[in-house]
Amino acid sequence: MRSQAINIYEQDPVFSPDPTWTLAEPRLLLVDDEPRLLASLKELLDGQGYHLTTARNGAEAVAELGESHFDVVLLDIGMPDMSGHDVMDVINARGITTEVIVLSGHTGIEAAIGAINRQAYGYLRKPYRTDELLALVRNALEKRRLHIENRNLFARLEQSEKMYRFLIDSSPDIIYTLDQSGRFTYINRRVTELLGFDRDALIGADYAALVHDDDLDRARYVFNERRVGERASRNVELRLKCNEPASSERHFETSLRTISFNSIGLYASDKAPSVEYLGTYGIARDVTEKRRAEELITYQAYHDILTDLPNRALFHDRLELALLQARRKEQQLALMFIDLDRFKIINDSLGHLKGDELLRQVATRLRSCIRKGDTLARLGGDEFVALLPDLEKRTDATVVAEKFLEALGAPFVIDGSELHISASIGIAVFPEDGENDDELVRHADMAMYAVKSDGKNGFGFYDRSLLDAAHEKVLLEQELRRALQRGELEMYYQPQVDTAAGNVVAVEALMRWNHPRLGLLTPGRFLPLAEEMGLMVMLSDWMVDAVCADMQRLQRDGYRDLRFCINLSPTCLGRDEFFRKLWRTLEERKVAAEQLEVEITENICIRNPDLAIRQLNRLTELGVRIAIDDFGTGYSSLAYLQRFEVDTLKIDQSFVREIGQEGGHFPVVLAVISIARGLGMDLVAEGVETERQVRYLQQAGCRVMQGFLFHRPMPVRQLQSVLAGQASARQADVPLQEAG
Ligand SMILES: Nc1nc2c(ncn2[C@@H]2O[C@@H]3COP(=O)(O)O[C@H]4[C@@H](O)[C@H](n5cnc6c(=O)[nH]c(N)nc65)O[C@@H]4COP(=O)(O)O[C@H]3[C@H]2O)c(=O)[nH]1
Repeated sequence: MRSQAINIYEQDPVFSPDPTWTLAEPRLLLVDDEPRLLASLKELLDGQGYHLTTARNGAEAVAELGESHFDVVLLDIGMPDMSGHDVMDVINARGITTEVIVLSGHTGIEAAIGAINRQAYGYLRKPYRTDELLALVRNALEKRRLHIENRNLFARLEQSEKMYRFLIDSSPDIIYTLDQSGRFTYINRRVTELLGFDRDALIGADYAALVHDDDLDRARYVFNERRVGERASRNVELRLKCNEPASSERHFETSLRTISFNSIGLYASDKAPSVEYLGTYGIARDVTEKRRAEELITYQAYHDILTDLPNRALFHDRLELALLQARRKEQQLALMFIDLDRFKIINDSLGHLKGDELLRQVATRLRSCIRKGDTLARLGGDEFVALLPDLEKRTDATVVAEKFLEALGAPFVIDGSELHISASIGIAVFPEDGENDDELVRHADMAMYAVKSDGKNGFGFYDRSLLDAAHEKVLLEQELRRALQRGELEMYYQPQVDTAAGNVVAVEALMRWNHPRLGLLTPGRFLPLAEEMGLMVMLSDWMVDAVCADMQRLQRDGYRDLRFCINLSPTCLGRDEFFRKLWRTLEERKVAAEQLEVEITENICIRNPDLAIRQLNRLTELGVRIAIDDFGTGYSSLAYLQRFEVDTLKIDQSFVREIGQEGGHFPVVLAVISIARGLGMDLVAEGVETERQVRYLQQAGCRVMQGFLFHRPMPVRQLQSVLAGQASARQADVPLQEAG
């Protein structure tokens, strides 16, 4: 503000106060061509507190007046070079502000008239009385003081008027006055910058010309404001129209601006406002950007930025509202949890940018399946949730779920390549499946998980049995943490039989949990839980200890060629610590690495193929064999098989199970067998349960089999007796005894 004021002073000299306009030490110029008279005049005035300068003739006087400022000039009239009148003419012509007292030796009236005509302050005829002269000088100085004060006052007034004008015109706000009928009587320049209207054209125009039609009602109070003080309008927001040029490329929304108004009534007298109402005075501030920013912040607080769908906060808001209505109207509503199947794997393998693109496309498709009053939200990750109020019957939700699945069923094109995904949908219906927000969400989530563990790609409703399962899960989690300490885990072994030779060539190590309450549990019941809880590393370490101990035991029994196959969790594959543990234990137990085969599933290569391949190669270098389990069921391509050494392919039990009727043709089995042969790998058929399967596999060229037809997984002691029985049978040359 200060620098602005300085600018004003610089622009306009009227603003700069005259530094000489003070009368602290009045300056007097004494002019007389008679040296004696000049000296006595000086003597007379000395000691009066004046600053005295002398001039001996008219020319000297003019020169002094040109150089310095004088408050009073005591001027002799009759001077030879330039008369006193001439000097006064110069003073007047140059606009020099000073008071002149003429001292004249002339007795004629002309000299006096000449002096008066030239605006002399006083006229003294020589010889004069001292007191007369001093009084005249004092009076002249008093006049001078009044003159200065007057000018200063005037300058200050002009300055403040100009200052107000400046402040008003450069104000960031629109400032205006209206007459009693709402017509503009004044409006500052800001209106042109902000709204594009010419301010002169607005003078006399009705305020309604500026206001958006929908806001006219509220505008009436603001623009016809008669109140003053606290009760007057404050911060009333109105939308004003912009006068945009036709060529403007701005779109419609920007042709309105949100303006916040403060206005008060304008009265002739401040003291009695109700006496004479003149109109309204107002200040209006542009809050468009502020409003937009607020709207954006609010939008972002309630929406998912990636998909533009409502987020968790807004969803819960809507759910609560919908529940209120449903209760009041006694209606049903459905809550659906939609979770993409294997999204994590897809996201990891595609990269996050493409993963995001997939989520956007999923959101668009899901949105196209719902009605106007429904809400689709994204809770995070690949979790979407749909709220269907006004549900007539439970099965209406089925229709929407089917639509969702169908919409997601069509391939997605991401970066030019096609991608297939599926989803699992869980549904909970109010009031049957949950009374409140929290319960419904939890139950829809449970229903979704049930679909997932049931093989994914489908939908299911919540029912009470899921709750029991969930309780069971929580209990199981607690028990699993204690299972290791309590020694409840045990390794079982399932023999792999060379059907041509009739002997056990390998055993697969399979984990079991001797659960104190539930009996013997297979890995399907607890390993996924262990993965989820981050216990897999601990379990795998325990498994390595247990298997190596059993290997040592059987080695001591003489079974040095028996191969042990262990399953390797993908969690362990990336951990160097796991491998160190494996080598250490093999060494401690003095069992050969060649006796160990690690079974991996194809999916192990999906998340980080390079790391997986590096680790698998490390295993091979140490002599450990590698088998691929469930070959043909996963994601991997044959290309991976060539990047690390695979010793064995296992034909998945799902393919073996297919081998049913006699004379049938099972191309997948044949394909796996021919791949193994082509790549020089060993083959093991898994899950063999019937003689028919044995015959088909044998004919196709697969000799080694594993399955209930031969042996079920068994504890090590039982394995020892099976092996012992086999040895004695061989000695007795009897065929292999089949186990149930
Ligand atoms: N229906 C039928 N099933 C048969 C037949 N023959 C064998 N099986 C079962 O098929 C599974 C074969 O193991 P897998 O494919 O490696 O599949 C295993 C393996 O992936 C995993 N697993 C087991 N033990 C461990 C372990 O110690 N560590 C890790 N990481 N995973 C393990 O758990 C999976 C399931 O193991 P299990 O329940 O023991 O189930 C075993 C076995 O009991 C048959 O003729 N018919």
